[in-house]
Amino acid sequence: MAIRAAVAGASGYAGGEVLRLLLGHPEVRIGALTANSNAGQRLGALQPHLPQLADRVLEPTGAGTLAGHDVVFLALPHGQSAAVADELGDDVLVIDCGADFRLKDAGAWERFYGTAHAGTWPYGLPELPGARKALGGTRRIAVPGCYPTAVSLALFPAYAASLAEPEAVIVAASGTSGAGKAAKTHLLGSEVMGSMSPYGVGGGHRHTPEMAQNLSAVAGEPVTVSFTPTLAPMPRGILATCSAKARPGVTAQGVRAAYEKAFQDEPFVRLLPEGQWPATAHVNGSNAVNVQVALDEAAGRIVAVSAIDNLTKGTAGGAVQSMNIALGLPEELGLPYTGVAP
Ligand SMILES: NC(=O)C1=CN([C@@H]2O[C@H](COP(=O)(O)OP(=O)(O)OC[C@H]3O[C@@H](n4cnc5c(N)ncnc54)[C@H](OP(=O)(O)O)[C@@H]3O)[C@@H](O)[C@H]2O)C=CC1
Ligand SMILES: CC(=O)N[C@@H](CCC(=O)OP(=O)(O)O)C(=O)O
Repeated sequence: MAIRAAVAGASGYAGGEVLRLLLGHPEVRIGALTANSNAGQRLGALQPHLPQLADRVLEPTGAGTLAGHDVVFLALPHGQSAAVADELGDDVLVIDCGADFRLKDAGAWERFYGTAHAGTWPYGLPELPGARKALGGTRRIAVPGCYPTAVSLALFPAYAASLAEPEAVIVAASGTSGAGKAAKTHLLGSEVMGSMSPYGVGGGHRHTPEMAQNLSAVAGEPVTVSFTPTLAPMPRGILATCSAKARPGVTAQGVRAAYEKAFQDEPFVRLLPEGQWPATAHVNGSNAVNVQVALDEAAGRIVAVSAIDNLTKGTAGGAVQSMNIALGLPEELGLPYTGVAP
């Protein structure tokens, strides 16, 4: 019997990508689609790349509309998910693409998001140690942020093998879709095209505690993270360049071996052949994560680079991959691994 899935926030970028992937999922039938200011509109007016759903009309977001489905994807602004999720029973698998249930530390949540902490759900990054076990059979999933997905996958093997000191420095570039559809002055075409710019500099980005949470759990000790995001003139993609001081005695062969071991059975993470480096264009539209690592012997630092599509593995692909695990389906079902380059 088909799995009935509803999508809240279906007019947005994340909701649109969830729908693109669900349309290719053999076990899923798409149920209610909801929005906020665009309720009452035809989906075709807002997501013209989804012609199969063009005549569907968006309903207002509310538990009444979303109940009665097997799975509900929430692709809503931060702070909007808890009220909806609270109204949905444990018979519904709720998958939150927003941040509300990602952090374990309520104090960190309050510092970075400025509201009361809603709680913590199993974390939808299956590749992290222990994550698949927590996702199996769960009825609630917190999908990671797009930057934490790219960064955690680039660095966790170094911490899992105790190769790196507990301080990481990260500079990551994101495509503009990461900021959502709502118009923002700094995202106007004339501001973004032909230019790159940093934002959230100096430890202010809300994904910093999420990265620290993931890396600290793997390292078994607190890892401090210095994170600088940058905006790149492209619609999709994240390139994360991450480094950490190597522990004494670490060799290039040891680093390579640790990464090969961490990713050998991963269906979506590709440790590139030595000498090849990740590029966002190679993973566009794909749930793949391309990773490369090197030891900078002169500086004594491990340097790892990852590329993802922020909307696919960074949001909707990670959500569907986690859904598959929660429902006991094959993990790769309905998910693209090939990209669309150039
Ligand atoms: N873009 C990305 O790369 C990533 C996004 N996410 C997360 O996914 C979520 C959605 O982001 P994104 O799609 O980019 O954002 P968009 O701005 O593109 O879409 C937001 C969606 O939420 C709806 N919405 C807005 N306000 C409300 C409200 N008060 N109540 C109910 N629905 C509302 C909008 O409806 P309407 O159009 O009718 O206003 C729209 O469907 C966010 O939590 C974001 O953090 C996570 C990882 C990456
Ligand atoms: C380019 C850009 O603006 N990106 C977003 C991150 C998008 C994402 O993953 O975020 P959520 O935590 O909102 O789910 C940002 O930096 O705020």
